[in-house]
Amino acid sequence: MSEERNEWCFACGRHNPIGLKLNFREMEDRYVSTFTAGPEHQGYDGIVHGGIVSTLLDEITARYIYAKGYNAVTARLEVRFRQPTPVGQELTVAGRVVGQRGKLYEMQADIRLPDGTVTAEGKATVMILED
Ligand SMILES: CC(C)(COP(=O)(O)OP(=O)(O)OC[C@H]1O[C@@H](n2cnc3c(N)ncnc32)[C@H](O)[C@@H]1OP(=O)(O)O)[C@@H](O)C(=O)NCCC(=O)NCCS
Ligand SMILES: CCCCCCCCCCCC(=O)O
Repeated sequence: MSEERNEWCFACGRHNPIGLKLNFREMEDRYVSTFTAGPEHQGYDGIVHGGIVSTLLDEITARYIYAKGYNAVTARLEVRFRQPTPVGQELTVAGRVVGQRGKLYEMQADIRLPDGTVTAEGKATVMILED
């Protein structure tokens, strides 16, 4: 799948001027990205907006399957907001495959602070589309 496509992706596209411009790496069985939110990403003062938290979890899971060479979309996403996710600290976002049934991948993801505290967890179902 061409890396030139989808460059306006809000989470990872290079061309989106208001996007998060995430980068990714695979570490053993996990797909990982880091992101430091700014005030433009907050809801309440100092707290990352829940929609952005959800975006991070959504992206790390769906894009992992995309990175494996599939055309895939998020079919379901459940977010557990464990505690407020702060602006201005480096967040580590990680996702992994926990199950597969046919074209459905069950994924788990979390967001951690530098000290390892988990602020949010996601459970996603990612579906591979037919070409
Ligand atoms: C996800 C999507 C492709 C599923 O389409 P669909 O028409 O329901 O899928 P299919 O008809 O191919 O269904 C395939 C199977 O997967 C199942 N399925 C679909 N979504 C599911 C989910 N979230 N969890 C579990 N199973 C699911 C269906 O029940 C079906 O099983 P069955 O035929 O045995 O009952 C479609 O709903 C979609 O495009 N949604 C939008 C995706 C999106 O925009 N995501 C955000 C951007 S990536
Ligand atoms: C430059 C390559 C861009 C690839 C984009 C893959 C996007 C997959 C994740 C989409 C998640 C979503 O839209 O909810």
